[in-house]
Amino acid sequence: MAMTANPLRTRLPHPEVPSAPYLQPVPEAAQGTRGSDGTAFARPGRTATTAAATWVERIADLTRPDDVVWVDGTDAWRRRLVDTLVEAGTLFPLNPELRPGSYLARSHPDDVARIESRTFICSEREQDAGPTNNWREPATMRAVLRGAFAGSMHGRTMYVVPFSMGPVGGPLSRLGIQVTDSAYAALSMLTMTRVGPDVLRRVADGEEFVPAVHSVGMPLVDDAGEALDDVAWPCSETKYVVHFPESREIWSYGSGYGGNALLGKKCFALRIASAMARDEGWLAEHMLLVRVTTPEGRRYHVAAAFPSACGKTNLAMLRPTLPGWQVETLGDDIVWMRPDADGRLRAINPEAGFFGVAPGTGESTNPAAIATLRRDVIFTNVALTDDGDVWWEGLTDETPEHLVDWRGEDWTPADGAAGRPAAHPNSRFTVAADQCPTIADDWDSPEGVPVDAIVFGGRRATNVPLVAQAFSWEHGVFLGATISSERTAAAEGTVGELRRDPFAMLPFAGYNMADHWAHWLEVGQALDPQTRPKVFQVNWFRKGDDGSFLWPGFGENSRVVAWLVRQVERSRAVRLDRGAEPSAVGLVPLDGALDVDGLDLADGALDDLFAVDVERWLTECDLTEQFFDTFGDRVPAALREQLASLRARLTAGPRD
Ligand SMILES: Nc1nc2c(ncn2[C@@H]2O[C@H](COP(=O)(O)OP(=O)(O)OP(=O)(O)O)[C@@H](O)[C@H]2O)c(=O)[nH]1
Ligand SMILES: O=C([O-])CC(=O)C(=O)O
Ligand SMILES: [Mn+2]
Repeated sequence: MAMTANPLRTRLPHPEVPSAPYLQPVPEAAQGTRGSDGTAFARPGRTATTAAATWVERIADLTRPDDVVWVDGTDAWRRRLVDTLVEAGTLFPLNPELRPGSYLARSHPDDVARIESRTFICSEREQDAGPTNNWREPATMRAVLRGAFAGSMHGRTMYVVPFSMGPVGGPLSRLGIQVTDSAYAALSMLTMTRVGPDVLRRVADGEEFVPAVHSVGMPLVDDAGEALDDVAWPCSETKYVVHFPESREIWSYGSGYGGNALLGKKCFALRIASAMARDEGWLAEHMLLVRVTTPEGRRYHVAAAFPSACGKTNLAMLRPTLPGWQVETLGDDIVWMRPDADGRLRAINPEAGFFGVAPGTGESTNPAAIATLRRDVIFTNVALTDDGDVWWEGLTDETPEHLVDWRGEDWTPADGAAGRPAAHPNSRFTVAADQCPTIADDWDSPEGVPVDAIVFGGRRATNVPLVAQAFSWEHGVFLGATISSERTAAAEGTVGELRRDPFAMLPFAGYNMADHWAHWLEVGQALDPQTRPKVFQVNWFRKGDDGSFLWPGFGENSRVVAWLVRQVERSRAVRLDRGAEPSAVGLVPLDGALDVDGLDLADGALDDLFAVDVERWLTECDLTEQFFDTFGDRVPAALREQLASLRARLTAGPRD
């Protein structure tokens, strides 16, 4: 198999990494054992071998690493992983005066995004995975995995990372253990999830956990027992990202990147958690979570689902341009929500960090993200400046004269003009959530926050209005089920192609998507109608005839957020004025209800943003019907009824 070595070319003098304080011993409870010698992980004073230890031993016997070490998330461990990665050439230390505590990684050029075509849901029955997932028969897949993972860690260290999704011990939180032969994945997990002695203690005490096995699939010993050279970014041409939703297991092979490798994120917190949530009456969603405070000081919580690279991080860190409004960040990618005893939907962000898209993130678009990234960041696949800092398209208005691009090659603006971006379009930053200046003080409260509004969005150049409110919960579920969006660089595939992405969960549902819709309808029933979240649809990406965006987006999205929060207030009689009128596709702002004061919109842009082209919408309805038909009779009747009502409204002609 051809592997392109990807050494980070050192083009500038850079400081030595400070010497390692990690040389202090790791806590006894976290000390490692060798995989194959039969020694179990046991805490002092205990003789019982825990389920976790037994499982780790079993994986070690299969994958045959040289060492097995338990990572407890302390600073000493972070340091040790960083040093290992710097020495291996995976991490390049950035200039500490410009970007303290920060590093650049360059992945293998073919390992840059989630690989949906190699992502599998292995439920017992094919129809439980549904037509939108790649299904494989579990026993067959297990045999394939056994072959792939056999000896896959030979010559490497296996890191065992016990983690919590959600605050440790919280009522909505869950534990997992990722074993991985990638120090980069282990280090990233320390930022993206909660890893610490408290988690270690819980799994050692026998608390339930989701087992997640990860290998880059590049052993350092060949079949003849000869040692092989390592590369800066090990991975394999063959890749598998596999989920067994019924036994709640994850097996990921061959990739070191993002959602393929940080298994707490898409694999656990969405695919496995969505299956748990279906069984237990809650929701695991691809959503951001914010608190909005009105000028009067009233607080509301908004959860919003947009497909990958469609603006969640940006909206999560929104700096309102509307005076008096405040937005605080609670989460930027994943939300777990559950009806509480009062019939309110309570939400937590199960993650502890942001794995955000770099390109397009700049002082003018997302100042809170820029402030978050000042120190202690791992950047992957962005460009390197001559003074040892990072750069990507959209970071600054001016383009540096010279860079080293994400592949490690010289780059000048002429290369950019020739269509070779300096940063990969899916280049990302990994950073702790509490570094964000707009993070809410109570962002990691275990009980979570009550959700008042749910928003669905996509990237649509045409048709979909800037904002519309659902007529009912059922209509809201219909809006979620019918999201389509232009493809982005967050996964393999052709950027710009329109595809269905129901609930922004197309690549993330661990079970039949139509059952997911039915589940949403059911959860709605469990909520108090008085406080049940109002549902909205937004589209920041509608374009005019000249191909430019009609809506300025970013901070100006606060105007849309303000309108939808006012709609929530109206539904609860906090306000008694009218703010909306019906259109065929939903309730839209009454003239003047959407505050566009001081906004420099092109002539007619506001009308264009809300225009409903009946012919195109009827075509869209036909496509929705075809889409629904792929799920056969599992589509809830309520959604078929919503489709019929939409057609009826469209053909009834304009209303006044
Ligand atoms: N035109 C326009 N672009 C936006 C807006 N919000 C975000 N974007 C761009 O969309 C891209 C991705 O945005 P993110 O906020 O990182 O996307 P995300 O939904 O968090 O993505 P994942 O992390 O992949 O799930 C960036 O290049 C942004 O600059 C907006 O309001 N208008
Ligand atoms: O999972 C990833 O690699 C990044 C992400 O948030 C997405 O693709 O939605
Ligand atoms: Mn995402």
